[in-house]
Amino acid sequence: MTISIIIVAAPVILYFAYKLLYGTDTPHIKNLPEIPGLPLFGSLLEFGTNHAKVAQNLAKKYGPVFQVRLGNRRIVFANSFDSVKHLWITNQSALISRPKLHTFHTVVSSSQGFTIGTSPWDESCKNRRKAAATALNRPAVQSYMPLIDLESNVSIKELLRDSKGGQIDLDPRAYWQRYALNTSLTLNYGYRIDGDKDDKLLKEITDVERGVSNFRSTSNNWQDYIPLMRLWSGQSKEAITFRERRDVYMDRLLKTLKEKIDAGTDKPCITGNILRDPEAKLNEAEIKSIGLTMVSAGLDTVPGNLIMGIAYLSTPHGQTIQKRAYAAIQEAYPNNDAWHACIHEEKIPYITALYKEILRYWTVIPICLPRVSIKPIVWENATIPAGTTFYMNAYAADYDVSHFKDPHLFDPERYLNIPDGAGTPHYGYGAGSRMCVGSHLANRELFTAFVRLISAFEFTPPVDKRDEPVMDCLKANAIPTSLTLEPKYFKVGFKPRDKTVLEKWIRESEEKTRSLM
Ligand code: HEM
Repeated sequence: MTISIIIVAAPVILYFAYKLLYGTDTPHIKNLPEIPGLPLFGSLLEFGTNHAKVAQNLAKKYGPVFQVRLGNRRIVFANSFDSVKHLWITNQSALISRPKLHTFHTVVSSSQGFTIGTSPWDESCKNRRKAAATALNRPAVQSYMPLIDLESNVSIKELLRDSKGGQIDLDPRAYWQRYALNTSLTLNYGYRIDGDKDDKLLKEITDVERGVSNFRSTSNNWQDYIPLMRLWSGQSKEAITFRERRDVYMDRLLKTLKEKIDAGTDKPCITGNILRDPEAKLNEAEIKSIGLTMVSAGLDTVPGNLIMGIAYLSTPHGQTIQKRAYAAIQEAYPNNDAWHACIHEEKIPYITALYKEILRYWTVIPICLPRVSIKPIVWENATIPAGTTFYMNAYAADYDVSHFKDPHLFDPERYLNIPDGAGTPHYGYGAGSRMCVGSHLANRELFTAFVRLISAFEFTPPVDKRDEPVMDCLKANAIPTSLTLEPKYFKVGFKPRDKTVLEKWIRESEEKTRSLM
């Protein structure tokens, strides 16, 4: 009797043990190189906290596209410029969905819903993406430029004040976090934080969004890959705390806007337009999702690029680039009116090239937001089935030697004299059907900030060597497991080029934007 039970039970136990140790959400893909992994963990230990670097190195042995088992999830990694182009752009109608991940989708997002960037593709996602894309298209962004005038002016005024006219080195991070956050808050809720860079709400939102970003990363949440770990994971408790803190300000922003609409005192804004529009097909949950997207999407990314761009310009090599950039501004605007002109137009090719190079060199989302395919995709001899999860190693693609000459060199010149229609300049904004919707807005935020900063100041290396910035895209990240680059502490000198002229520009911008305060 006992022997017969064992004979029957053994294969079942072996089957479940095998499933537990080696099973994956999608089956092995034929004819696609696979990274060998351990039972249960797959390659999680090998990938560690630095997925971008490890995958970049593995691609040298296994080729630009490989499959890897992370816990029980099978992932297809793309690591070169051309492979990303093939999978994300040529096959964009197939690579249009996003995966659901345990920590982010079940724990963090149960109250405010998913952002657009974390939503699987369905009718609701399509409607939200369309609403955001309309609110962020070129003509719409041009109409928001007075806000960018206001916010860049406020930050530069404070840099001038706090550096005591260039005598004290400053940590630039909070000034530019507020720049990005206030732009998003005003656009979406008609509300801005009018405190300085130490404002409590600014600190709360940046702290919480930084924490949440960690729960979205590919390397921080092992319980997303190993379901067993969900039984005792302390991560879930931490995620709940962040969710509760996030609910407080997100609910407050929406409630305040609704009260102002009822009282007739609201300022024009995206959520206000949707709430007032009887034709709008978006429900309360979808409106919340758009709000969350607006608050979080620009907060991690715009400042990361701006801050690390300033850091680079302060280095010895950056001094040469600053001189070239300043000369380009003077050449385009010999009457010294770039400060105001940059609000109306983007006509300084070197500054456009500078921010493109910043977006490439400081690829702030090194492993781009994950995708799921909805149709089969062919890569060389492999047919990758629908339902497969894809990770774009945007860092490796942006540093691909077969596409970029000297990718480790910071060189804006690479983006000068590029013919129209030359294709994607970099993967800082991702690519294809779910590419960043906010790229026009972000480009204008970066262009304006750099024209004004470079017109206003010379950036100098910090006096104390311990305050020097780290100049490597991955090593500069204070939280390596975060989804986005979180710049490490550093300081820079902000020496006004001409204090009298700068103060005049600041006064003029204050005058123009007074009604927005
Ligand atoms: C320099 C600043 C920014 C960078 C580097 C950036 C980068 C990215 C990246 C890499 C993606 C994923 C794209 C993909 O899967 O291919 C993304 C998605 C997205 N971004 Fe941005 N972003 C920036 C600013 C913004 C801003 C300011 C907004 C809006 C206010 C925004 C809104 C979005 C949205 C809505 C998505 C999701 C698109 C979708 O899933 O369909 N982004 N962004």
